[in-house]
Amino acid sequence: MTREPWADVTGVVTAGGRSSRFGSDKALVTWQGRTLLDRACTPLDHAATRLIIAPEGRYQMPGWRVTPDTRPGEGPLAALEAALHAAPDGWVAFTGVDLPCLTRDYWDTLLAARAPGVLGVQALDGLRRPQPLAALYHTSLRAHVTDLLDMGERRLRFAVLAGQVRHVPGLDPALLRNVNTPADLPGTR
Ligand SMILES: Nc1nc2c(ncn2[C@@H]2O[C@H](COP(=O)(O)OP(=O)(O)OP(=O)(O)O)[C@@H](O)[C@H]2O)c(=O)[nH]1
Repeated sequence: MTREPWADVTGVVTAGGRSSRFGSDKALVTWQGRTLLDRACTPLDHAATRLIIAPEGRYQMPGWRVTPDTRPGEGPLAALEAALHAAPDGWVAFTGVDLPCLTRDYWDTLLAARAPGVLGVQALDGLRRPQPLAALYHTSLRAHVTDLLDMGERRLRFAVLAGQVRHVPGLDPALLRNVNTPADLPGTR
């Protein structure tokens, strides 16, 4: 089946972390034949703009532009700020290299949940907790996210106000496998 590209969507994979719990650069670990970076990027390949937030020169991915952090080492909320500023006006589909099981259908489901007045769309995991690291954010959140960071906030879950976020239940929790340590990737050497 041929599916339309996402015209107003920027795909973003943030990959600038320290991988201290994993012990080596997670993005470059191969799992089931593909690196985690490739596994995070591929489901977003149909986005009109594609950005990896990481130090310049650290990674190369055809069709993707590496954009540096505006606040290096400050975590995923700061990476989202860099992404919102680098993206054209519209929606940012934001994820990290440590979510290697997302699919194009996952992103299509979130994109279908956009609605007027909604600035963020997040899936609910198996315990019905919102997953902010595999979520949609509208670029009109730029000033809000910058204000949060300037006030010292670093938690990604506060990137969008409660009244402006839509939660999507019913997605397969296996899609949201989160890799922090080698034990989270059975079969990896
Ligand atoms: N661009 C950017 N990405 C980050 C930063 N910190 C974490 N990330 C990314 O955000 C996602 C979640 O990261 P974490 O697991 O919380 O942190 P980590 O640094 O990768 O790993 P630990 O050192 O084990 O905490 C991963 O995709 C990281 O690459 C940062 O400062 N800048």
